[in-house]
Amino acid sequence: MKTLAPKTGNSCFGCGADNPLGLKLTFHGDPEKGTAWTEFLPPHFLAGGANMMHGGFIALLLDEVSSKVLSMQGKRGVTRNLEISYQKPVNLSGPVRLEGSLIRHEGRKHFIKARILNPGGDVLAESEALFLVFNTSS
Ligand SMILES: CCCCCCCC/C=C\CCCCCCCC(=O)SCCNC(=O)CCNC(=O)[C@H](O)C(C)(C)COP(=O)(O)OP(=O)(O)OC[C@H]1O[C@@H](n2cnc3c(N)ncnc32)[C@H](O)[C@@H]1OP(=O)(O)O
Repeated sequence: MKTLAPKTGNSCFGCGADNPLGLKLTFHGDPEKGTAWTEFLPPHFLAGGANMMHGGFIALLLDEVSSKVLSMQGKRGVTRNLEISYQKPVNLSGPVRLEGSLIRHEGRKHFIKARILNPGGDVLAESEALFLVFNTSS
């Protein structure tokens, strides 16, 4: 088990310590299994309408936890594709759980799935992403 906490000098909206508007998320995960997760209470400025999270922010959260699957393994890469399935509204009045896991990789191409769950374990949104990693030789 590994934990990645927000760092000074990082202005990432999702996980940096130095973005005044950012979420400052701390992630946990298992580098060997290729997993990452976090839980947090979404702030209301992520709203779309009717106390539901904006779909663009849902994409951001799925992208973020997917990228952390790689960070846990010491890999650096960027999103090439992100396909999202919005299944149920992400309600802003309770905590959410983000989970990501590596499906497989072929050299620099890393395929990662992610999801957002409510405290009852319902899957609210799911994604499958392709990340291109810069610092891998295998
Ligand atoms: C947010 C700032 C990030 C800054 C990063 C600085 C470095 C720091 C590193 C780590 C920090 C982590 C930060 C994470 C933050 C969360 C993650 C994000 O939000 S990242 C931002 C959004 N993403 C982009 O802005 C990428 C924009 N795209 C690109 O720059 C290029 O497309 C790039 C470098 C990713 C690849 O470019 P090509 O020219 O090398 O390759 P091509 O033609 O795009 O294709 C790559 C491979 O993917 C396959 N491919 C494409 N679509 C596919 C699909 N649907 N299924 C399977 N394969 C597919 C293709 O066939 C190709 O394969 P074949 O190499 O030929 O074997």
